Amino acid sequence: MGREFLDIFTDWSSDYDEFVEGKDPEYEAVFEGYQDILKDIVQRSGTRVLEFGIGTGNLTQQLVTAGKWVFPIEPSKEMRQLARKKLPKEVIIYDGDLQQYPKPLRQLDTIVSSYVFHHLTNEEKGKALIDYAHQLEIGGKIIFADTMFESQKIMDQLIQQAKQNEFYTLADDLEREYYPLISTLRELFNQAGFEIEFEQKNEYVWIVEGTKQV
Ligand SMILES: C[S@@+](CC[C@H](N)C(=O)[O-])C[C@H]1O[C@@H](n2cnc3c(N)ncnc32)[C@H](O)[C@@H]1O
Repeated sequence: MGREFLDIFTDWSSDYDEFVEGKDPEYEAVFEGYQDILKDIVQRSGTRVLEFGIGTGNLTQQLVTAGKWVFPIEPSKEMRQLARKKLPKEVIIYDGDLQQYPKPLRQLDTIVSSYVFHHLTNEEKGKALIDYAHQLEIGGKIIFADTMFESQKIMDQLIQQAKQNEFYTLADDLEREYYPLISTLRELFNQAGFEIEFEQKNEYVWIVEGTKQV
């Protein structure tokens, strides 16, 4: 599991960058403040960063420009091809995913992703976080931006709102993929040995920052 939504991104890859700029009304609120969200991740990151699900490479590009060493991972060939055009040639983009990925070439201090972690079920998220804890030293960070919800009630209201607006693609997406509650993420990060903070970035997206404790 974990790669079951990949075909969506193969189809989406060629106009993905238009979506993040808010060209599709269905996803405008989800991508509101997208560039600032990426900038925030960069500012919170250390200097040796693994990034999961780089897509067309927008966050990777910002991390590299900020002078960080980046180990970028992306399972979609089409996305990797688009990201390739944005990144310096010495940056190798690896085929891999949140659960299976090549061994990083350096000791990491940060693991990041944007709009990716919801591809795992909650059970898979818990196992992945335990794996990530093994990749980091004490004080190392996980910084994920993604759609998540403060309560089931808020999630249900947003799905209802999407249907009322006839945003059926968004409503299907919210019902189909594994968008977590904040309380669930808190528990999973704590179980994996991370202390965490959340910051809301728009109606859908929050940044979760976990710091490895033990
Ligand atoms: C919504 S896009 C986000 C792309 C980029 N991170 C951004 O912020 O623009 C989701 C990305 O996750 C990738 N993806 C899908 N399933 C994945 C998995 N199991 N592990 C890692 N990446 C995955 C997709 O191919 C796609 O590039």
